[in-house]
Amino acid sequence: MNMQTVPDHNVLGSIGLPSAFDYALADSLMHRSSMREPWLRELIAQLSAAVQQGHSCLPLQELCDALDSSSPNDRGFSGTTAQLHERLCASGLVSNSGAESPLICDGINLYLRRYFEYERRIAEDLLRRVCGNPVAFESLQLREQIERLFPASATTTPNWQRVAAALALRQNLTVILGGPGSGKTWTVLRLLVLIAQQTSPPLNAVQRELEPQEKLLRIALAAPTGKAARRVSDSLQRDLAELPVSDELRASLPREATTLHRLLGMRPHSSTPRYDRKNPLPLDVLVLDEASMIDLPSMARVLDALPRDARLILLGDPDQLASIEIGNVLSELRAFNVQNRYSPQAAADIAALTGAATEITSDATARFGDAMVTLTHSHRFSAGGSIAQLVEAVRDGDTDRACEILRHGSGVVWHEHEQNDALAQTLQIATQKYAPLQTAATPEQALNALAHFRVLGALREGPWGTRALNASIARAQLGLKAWQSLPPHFPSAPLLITENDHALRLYNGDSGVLLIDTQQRLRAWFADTQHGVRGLSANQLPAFELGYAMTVHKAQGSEYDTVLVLLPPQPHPLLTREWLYTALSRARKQLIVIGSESVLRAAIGSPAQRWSGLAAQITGLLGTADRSAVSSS
Ligand SMILES: Nc1ncnc2c1ncn2[C@@H]1O[C@H](COP(=O)(O)OP(=O)(O)OP(=O)(O)O)[C@@H](O)[C@H]1O
Repeated sequence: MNMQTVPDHNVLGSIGLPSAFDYALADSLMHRSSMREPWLRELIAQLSAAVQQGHSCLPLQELCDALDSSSPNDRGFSGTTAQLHERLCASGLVSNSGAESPLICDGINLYLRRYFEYERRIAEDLLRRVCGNPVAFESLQLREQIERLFPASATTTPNWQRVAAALALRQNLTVILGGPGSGKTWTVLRLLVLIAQQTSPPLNAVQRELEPQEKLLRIALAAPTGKAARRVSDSLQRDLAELPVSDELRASLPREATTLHRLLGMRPHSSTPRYDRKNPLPLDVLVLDEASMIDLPSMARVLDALPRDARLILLGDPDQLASIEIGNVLSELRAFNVQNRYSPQAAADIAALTGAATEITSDATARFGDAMVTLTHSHRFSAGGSIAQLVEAVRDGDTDRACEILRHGSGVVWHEHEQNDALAQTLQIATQKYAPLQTAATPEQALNALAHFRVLGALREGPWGTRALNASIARAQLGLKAWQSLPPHFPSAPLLITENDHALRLYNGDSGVLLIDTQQRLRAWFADTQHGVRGLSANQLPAFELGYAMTVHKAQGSEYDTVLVLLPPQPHPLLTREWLYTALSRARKQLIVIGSESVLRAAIGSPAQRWSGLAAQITGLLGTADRSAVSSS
C-alpha cells in the first residue's frame, strides 16, 4: 500500500476512521522502521485515532480480532496476541516499557509512549500512597469521634460513610465513590475533621498566632472545572455550619475549593505548572472532587506535584460521563472494589473503628481495593423514589425495568414521540415551564424559576441541537415579532456562560439571567452562596449563550427540580448509557423524557467504552498474575 493513502474503512469498528493526521503520524513513525507492512501503518493510525477519542491505549486482543477478520491481502496479519506482540517488537518501533521507543506494548495493550507513561506514573503514585507506611491509630478514641461525627442512621448497613472515615484513617489514599447526593462531600468534611484531630490538636486563636505555620494541617480541595469547584465550595459552606466541632477546628477547615489548573499554578500559554515533583505543593491533604472528569495528563500532573507523604482523597461518580479528554481514571480504580469488600486486615480495622461488619475478599488485589468505598444511599432523592430507581436501572443496563419505571413511576413522565412531535412537545412544555421567568419581578424570582426547570439535549448543532432549541423557545416565549426585533440577549433571557472568567468568578456552564434594572440597563444576575444573588453589567460578561436548553455535558455537576430530557430521533454515538445516566440524575423532583423507546433502548444498551490500561498496570505492579480480574473495561 502506498504510505500516503488514507483508506476509507477502519480496522476497529468501534473507533471512528483515522484522519489524515493519524496517517501522517503513522507514516512518520514508519520511516523509522525497516518493516513496511500495511497492517503496522494501519495499527499506528488506529492507535492515534483512538487517543483522539479519549482511549489511552488499544488492547492487543481487539487488534488481533479486527486484523484477523479483515482481508488478509489488505492487512497481512493473522495470529495470536503473543504473535502480534512479537511482530510489533520486531518492528523496532515498539518496546515493553524501558527503551526510548515511540510505542509501548506491555503484552496486553498497545500505547503511544506518552500515555503509557502517564498511566505508569499514576499507578506507581497511587500504589505508594496505598501501600506506604500504614497509619497507626488508637481505635477506641477514634471510634467515639467517628460516632459523634457520623450519627447512626437507618440508611444503609453498614453505614458506608463511617466506613469511608475508617479507610481514610488507615492509609494515604481514599477513593469515595457514589451517585448524585450520596453524601460524598458531607463525608469528606467530617473525615477531614478526623484527620485534623488525629494529626494536630485544634488550636485556639492565640495558639494559632504563636504556632509555627508548618504545624497546621495544610488541606486543599480542588475540582477539574471552575463550576465544579464553586459547587463544592457551596456544599462545604453549607455543611461546615452544621459540623459538631469547636470554632477553632471549624476555622482550620477549608471553605473554598479551587480548580486543578489554579492548584497547580498553570501559567497562561505554558504547559509547565508552577508545582511539580521538584517544587511540590505545600499540602498534607488534597481532596479532588468530581474525579470522574479528571483526564489522564491532569491526574498525572497533580500526583507528581503532591508530596509523597501527603494524603489524597478522590471523590466522584464513575457512572457519569467521563472526561472529554483522555482516560477514565475513576472507573479504572473502581474495578478494584465494586462491591465494598475488604481484605481481612482492612475489615478488622473497619470493625475496630466503626463496629461495622463488612464482607471479606481474598482477591489478590484487595490491598488496593481497601482504599475504596462506594456510598450507596442517595440523600437527595427520596428513598425508593422513581427517579432514583430509574437512574439505578439505567446504570445497571436494565432496559426493561427502565422502560417500566418510565411508564408507571411517579414523578417521571415519558412522552414516547418520534420525530417532529417530540420537538413540538418539548417546545410546548418549555414555554409553559419558563413562563415564570417572563413575569419574575426580582432577580431572586427569575433565578428560582431557572433553578426549577431545564431542558437537556444531546447535541449542540442541527434541528435537535440545543442551539436550535434555544432559538425556538425564545421565539415562543417572546412571540415571533418580538424575537425578530430584539438582539439575541434580551430581558428575562436565561444565559449560559461558555468560558471561564476567574476574576468575575464565572465559569463555563454557569447559569444566570438577564434583567433590566431601575436605570433601564441590562444586568446579568447569578446565584451567590454568600449574598443570595449578585448582579453584573451585561457588557462585563465573558462569552455566553442562551440557556433555556443545554447539553448534558454542560449540565454535568448541576441539578434542577424538573428536567426535560430530549432524545434525538436516531441513536447517536454520543448517546451512551453514561450520557443517559448523567442526564436523568440531574433531576431532583420531576423528570420528563421525550423520545422513542428504540432510541432509549439503544442508549442504555451502549455503555461508553474507554480503553485504558491503568487497572492492568496497577495489578501488574501489585505483583499479581491474575490480570484478567481487573482488565480494562
Ligand atoms: N449522613 C447524612 N445525614 C444527613 N444528611 C446528609 C448525610 N449525608 C449527606 N447528607 C446531605 O445530603 C445532601 C447530599 O450530600 P452531598 O452534597 O455530600 O452529596 P454528594 O455525593 O457530594 O453529591 P453530588 O455528587 O451531587 O455533589 C446534602 O444536603 C447533605 O448535607
